[in-house]
Amino acid sequence: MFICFSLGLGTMGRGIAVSLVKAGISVVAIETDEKQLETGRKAMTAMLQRDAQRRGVSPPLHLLTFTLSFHQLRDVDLVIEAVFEDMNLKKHVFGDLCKVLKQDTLICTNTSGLNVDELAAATDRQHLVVGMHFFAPAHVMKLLEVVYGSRSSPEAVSMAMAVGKRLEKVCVAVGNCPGFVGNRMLKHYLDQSIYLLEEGATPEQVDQALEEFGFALGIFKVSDLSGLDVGWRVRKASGLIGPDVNLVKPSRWRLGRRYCPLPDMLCQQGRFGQKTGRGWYLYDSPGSQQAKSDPEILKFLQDYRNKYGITARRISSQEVIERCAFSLANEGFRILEEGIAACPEDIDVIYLFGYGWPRHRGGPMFYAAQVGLSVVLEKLEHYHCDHPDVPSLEPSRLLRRLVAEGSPPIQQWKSHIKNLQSHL
Ligand SMILES: CCCCCCCC(=O)CC(=O)SCCNC(=O)CCNC(=O)[C@H](O)C(C)(C)COP(=O)(O)OP(=O)(O)OC[C@H]1O[C@@H](n2cnc3c(N)ncnc32)[C@H](O)[C@@H]1OP(=O)(O)O
Ligand SMILES: NC(=O)C1=CN([C@@H]2O[C@H](COP(=O)(O)OP(=O)(O)OC[C@H]3O[C@@H](n4cnc5c(N)ncnc54)[C@H](O)[C@@H]3O)[C@@H](O)[C@H]2O)C=CC1
Repeated sequence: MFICFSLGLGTMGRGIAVSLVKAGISVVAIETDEKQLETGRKAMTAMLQRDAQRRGVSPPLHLLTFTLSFHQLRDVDLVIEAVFEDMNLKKHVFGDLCKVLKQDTLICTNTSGLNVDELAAATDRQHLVVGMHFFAPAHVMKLLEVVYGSRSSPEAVSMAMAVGKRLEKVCVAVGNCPGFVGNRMLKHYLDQSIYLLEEGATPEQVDQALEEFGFALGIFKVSDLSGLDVGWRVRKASGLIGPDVNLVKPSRWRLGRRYCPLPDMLCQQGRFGQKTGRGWYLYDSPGSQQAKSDPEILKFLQDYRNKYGITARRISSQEVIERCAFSLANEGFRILEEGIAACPEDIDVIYLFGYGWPRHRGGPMFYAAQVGLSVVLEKLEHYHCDHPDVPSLEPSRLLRRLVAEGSPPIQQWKSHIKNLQSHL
């Protein structure tokens, strides 16, 4: 028998548990209090019932157990942790788990970008700690990034890959670094979209350009789906916001580079996205998925620009796509050079199956190759010149080298990397 323990039943935990149950795996689901447990239980039951109805079968609710205590942990083969994105909380939880778990239980974290090695160090079994990074909505998105910590054993990684396969996920092994592959790239894409708002765009305009390009959802809708509070926690922990920064009059530069406080300001208003019924868009009720334009956001953006003396300019769809897609690919080249991803094709798979990247454009690295590496380089140089305080727009070393060496086909990129040290 295979039993999994799912810790935290928020946006991610409930989708992960549903994926496990649908694959015939018994799940013990845990939360912090009765209210959270009940909310998670209702959401998961509804998901399983919808799925069963579509397939004309009965929902496998018997495979689910809900609890507030760790006492059922002894028989568990695998733990998947999906509590808040908070290093101290996760370390604490891992320490507590080790007091009860069997010696050979695999401990997986669904962290979206924290250091898997640091988390592993809080346990008595570093070789059995692996990142299992699911994507929202976790019962729908096909991707699973399996994060290979520096002390994760090959057996533990292959076990996580095998579980992913059983869940019918597309599994990609990635190295451990902040944000791994997908979110490390996403950060730059998200930054560009938010700068575009500062400069004069609206969330609707950016999302429309991205959706016309072929993304399943624009980035602001995705942010609302994932929850704006996730990134807020990370920024607080990394010193970008907090007691040392004046939040009454937020500055547009932090730690020596451009910083846009708009997402923090939304979170301060309790606008966390779908989960609170308000984010970049408005929703009929918390948990609803239908995004509607919110006139308050337009006023919020205009007040912000007035405060900083920014004159809104017209931004073309072409600029939206170039700044978003090329900053994504640019970081992809850095990831390749550092040996965090095995190959450009893996990066493309991550974006196709994890982030709703347009299939017909073949993933960000393939797209960069199609557009032409010299064109991508030229555009990045142009945008970096316009925004010298955004280091991520500076063309990566590998992109420059590939262009200098005649833009070889994507299959040959790796052979142009000097002293490649794989993190896999
Ligand atoms: C971002 C900054 C914050 C960073 C925080 C950490 C983030 C991470 O660590 C990594 C992430 O997860 S980032 C988010 C990645 N996810 C995406 O980019 C989603 C892209 N969207 C899609 O692929 C499709 O729109 C999607 C597949 C969602 C829906 O496609 P369709 O419209 O074809 O789907 P349907 O067939 O109508 O429904 C299938 C199931 O999906 C549910 N759904 C649909 N639209 C949704 C939406 N807008 N929000 C939430 N759920 C949604 C729908 O309810 C249905 O569910 P079930 O009935 O239970 O199967
Ligand atoms: N939201 C997203 O799109 C994604 C989030 N992640 C990661 O997944 C993790 C969870 O994120 P979300 O589900 O978005 O957060 P969330 O805030 O929606 O849910 C977190 C849940 O954990 C529960 N919790 C907190 N402490 C707990 C404890 N000690 N024991 C049991 N439950 C506890 C909370 O009550 C809450 O229900 C984070 O590490 C996040 O970075 C990963 C991929 C995507």
